[in-house]
Amino acid sequence: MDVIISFFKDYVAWLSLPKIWITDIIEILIIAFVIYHVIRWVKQTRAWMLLKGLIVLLGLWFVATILNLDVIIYIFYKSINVGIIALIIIFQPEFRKALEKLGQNNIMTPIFYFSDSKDKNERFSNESLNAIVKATFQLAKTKTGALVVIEKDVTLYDFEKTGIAIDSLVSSQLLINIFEHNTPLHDGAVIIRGNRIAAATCYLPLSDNMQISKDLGTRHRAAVGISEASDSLTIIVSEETGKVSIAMGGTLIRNVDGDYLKSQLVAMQNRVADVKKIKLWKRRFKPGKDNIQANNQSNVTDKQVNRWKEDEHERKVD
Ligand SMILES: Nc1ncnc2c1ncn2[C@@H]1O[C@H](COP(=O)(O)OP(=O)(O)OP(=O)(O)O)[C@@H](O)[C@H]1O
Repeated sequence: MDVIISFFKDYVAWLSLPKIWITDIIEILIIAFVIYHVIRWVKQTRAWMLLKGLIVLLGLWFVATILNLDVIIYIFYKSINVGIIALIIIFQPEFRKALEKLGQNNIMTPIFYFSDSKDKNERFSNESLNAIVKATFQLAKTKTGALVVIEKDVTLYDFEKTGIAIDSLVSSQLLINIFEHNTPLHDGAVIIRGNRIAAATCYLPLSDNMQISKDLGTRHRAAVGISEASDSLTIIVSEETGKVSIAMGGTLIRNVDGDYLKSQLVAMQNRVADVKKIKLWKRRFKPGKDNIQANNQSNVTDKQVNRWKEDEHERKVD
């Protein structure tokens, strides 16, 4: 009898759940969060293909182990170290992007908020904002291709270095002139920092996002590329169609109108006083389906980018 009781005691003890502390829950949440983001990252990059390849290799290794194929197993073990180093080298750009994104994340901002980040007041004046919008639509009217990157918190100095320094106040005339065909500065991108055009003819990184429409060329791909590498907002004027698009947070919104562009720039301007104005304007302005997301924002945040993504999905342009 004692044996049976002790068996059941042991059995029940084995079945009972261990005590769960608050730290365990926190740990589970952190691990779940990390796994979720790793899976998302893997799906958005070339790593997805690689993962499929790895699963096939793992299957082969499994079969080799069951069938005791010693030579194959030996080769597998010998290749693991080389394989890991090769993966790090091949996926260096993706790792870099992922770490940069982590650094840009809003969660980190209060922790690593150094004083070298820009003044949190107005990013650029209303004059600059109007000049940018005016130039964009003038260029669009004449189907003049243009690429304008507006810097936010992440410095674009590395990309600025690839171009020709301008360092001049933003004006619509200057922007139009820069992108004029057959002029020395028209190729590549303009970078705007605050109220100044920092540089022209800048080379931007091309996005390897496979979801970008095939009928878009390198200008649009470069815009998405810089928006993946930074928190900037990029305006693209298509030479082919004269349509205006914007890229931010890895998302491309095509065929935007002046009101939409203006509202995005106002949100990016970071003016405390303007937040109230936007709200008032929002009440008066009857937004079309395409503008709804933009006008609900008082600042460009991850939330906004997510809404853009929904917006893009709605448009089904790509
Ligand atoms: N990596 C880059 N960085 C900056 N500018 C670039 C880059 N790649 C291309 N461009 C600009 O885009 C121009 C080529 O545009 P392309 O026709 O390939 O693009 P697109 O997206 O089809 O745009 P469009 O609708 O204007 O034709 C180049 O002349 C150059 O000015």
